[in-house]
Amino acid sequence: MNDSLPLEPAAEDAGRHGHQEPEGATLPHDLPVFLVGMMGAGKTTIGRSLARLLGREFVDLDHELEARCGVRVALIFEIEGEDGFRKRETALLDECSQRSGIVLATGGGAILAPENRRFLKDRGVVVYLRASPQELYRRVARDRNRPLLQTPDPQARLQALLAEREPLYESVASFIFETGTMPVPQVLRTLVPLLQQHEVQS
Ligand SMILES: Nc1ncnc2c1ncn2[C@@H]1O[C@H](COP(=O)(O)OP(=O)(O)O)[C@@H](O)[C@H]1O
Ligand SMILES: O=C(O)C1=C[C@@H](OP(=O)(O)O)[C@@H](O)[C@H](O)C1
Ligand SMILES: [Mg+2]
Repeated sequence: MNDSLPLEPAAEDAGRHGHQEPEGATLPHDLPVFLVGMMGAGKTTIGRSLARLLGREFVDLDHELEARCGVRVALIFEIEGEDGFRKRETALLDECSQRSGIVLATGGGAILAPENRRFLKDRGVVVYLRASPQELYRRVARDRNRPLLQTPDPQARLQALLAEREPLYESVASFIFETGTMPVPQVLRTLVPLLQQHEVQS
C-alpha cells in the first residue's frame, strides 16, 4: 500500500463506509486532464487527489497565479478588477495547458474567454464537474476568498453565473461528471475508471 496517498481511510473507516479507496492508477495517455466547473464544484480538491492517485503533477491555476503574483486572487480582483484577473488567467492557462501529463484545476470563470476554451478543448481531456446550485452554495457559503460571491445574495449570484456558464462548460467538456452530493473519495473512485476508458480523439 502506498502511504503517500491521501485517500486511504483508516481500515475501520473503509469498512464503515463500505468501500475501499483506489490505491493508484494510470491513464493510457499523457494528455493533460483539465477540470472545469463552477466555484465549489470541487476542481481544486478533486484535482489534487486525482493527481496524487495518477502519479501526476497537479497545478491549480488560481494557486499558481497567487504564487507568481505574491497575492491572493481576491486582492488581484481588488487592484486590477475582474478584467485584469482574466488577462492573467488567460496567459497562465495558455502556458500551463501545454504541459503534458498534468492534472490542472481551472478557476470557475476560465471558460469565459473563447481563447481559453480553445486551449482546453485542443490540448487535453476536459472534465466538467457539475453540481446543483444548492450544493455549490453549501460548499462555498463560508468562504471569503471568492470575490464574485462577496455580494448581499451570493446564492442568487451563483445561480446567475451557473445559468450563464453552463453552455460554456458543456461546450468544452470531453465528458460531464455529476458530483451530486457524492463525497470526494467516491467521486474519485468513479471518475478514474471513466478517465481510463475515455477514448482520446486525435
Ligand atoms: N464532492 C464533494 N462533496 C463535498 N464537499 C466537497 C466536494 N468537493 C469539494 N468539496 C468541498 O467544497 C469546497 C470547495 O471545493 P473546491 O475544491 O475549492 O472547489 P472549486 O475549486 O471547484 O471551487 C471545499 O471545502 C471542498 O472540501
Ligand atoms: O468562477 C469564477 O469566476 C472564479 C472562480 C475562482 O476559482 P474556483 O472556481 O476554484 O473557486 C477564482 O478563479 C476566482 O475567484 C473567479
Ligand atoms: Mg478552485
